[in-house]
Amino acid sequence: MLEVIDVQRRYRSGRGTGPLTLEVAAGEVLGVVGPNGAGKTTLFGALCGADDFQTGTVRLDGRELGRRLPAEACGFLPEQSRLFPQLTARQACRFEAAMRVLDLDDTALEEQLDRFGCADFRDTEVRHLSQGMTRRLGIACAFLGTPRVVVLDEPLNGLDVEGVLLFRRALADYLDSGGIALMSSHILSVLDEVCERMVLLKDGLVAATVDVREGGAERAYLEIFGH
Ligand SMILES: Nc1ncnc2c1ncn2[C@@H]1O[C@H](COP(=O)(O)OP(=O)(O)OP(=O)(O)O)[C@@H](O)[C@H]1O
Repeated sequence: MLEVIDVQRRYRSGRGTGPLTLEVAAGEVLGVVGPNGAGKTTLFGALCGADDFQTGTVRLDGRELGRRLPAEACGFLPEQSRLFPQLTARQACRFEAAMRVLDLDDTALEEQLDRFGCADFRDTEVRHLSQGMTRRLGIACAFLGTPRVVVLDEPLNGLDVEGVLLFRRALADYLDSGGIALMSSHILSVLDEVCERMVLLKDGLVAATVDVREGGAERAYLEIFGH
């Protein structure tokens, strides 16, 4: 289980996220939803080490980890790609493995590229990839080595139909193996399909935690935010 306890990351303006507390069970995707500026990206970035929480604790399977997930425990797909443009797809995968201290040989990296439909462009530099190809590669990197936690910020952005199907299959396999996922999406029907619970963020705080099975993500969202 992942427990994110009383974490906060506020900018000088007072905007940002927290204090907030979340729990995600093994085999679960927690949906994280909110209007633009609600604090999803700030939360995900600090949780995965791209930034820092100023307060709070992260606990994983009962272990206190301080204020962030260690790199080896967390696959992160940020909303904006952080893949280096001058690396090829294969090099980007290798770089991700090195960053997360994963002991994976070339065969494992090739298999990962294959699995996410990236094999045809394995030797192409990221700067020459389409948006959808870049997204597939980002997802392949996030799931590399089957980390204990994956954090997925708008994972479907830019994907084509095949990419969506590959993603959904990979997420289902990951959850079957006991993985823990946090996922944001502006497309609420996607959360209906993959989540049991969803948190609604408003001004960086948890406005509600909703059981998505009881009536759907869209109804819950409308109840909290109106329109
Ligand atoms: N680096 C930063 N410096 C100062 N303020 C920031 C910074 N990054 C984000 N913010 C502010 O913090 C708030 C939360 O932003 P954040 O990007 O986390 O929201 P979000 O929920 O991901 O939004 P979106 O759905 O538009 O991606 C916003 O008001 C934003 O303007």
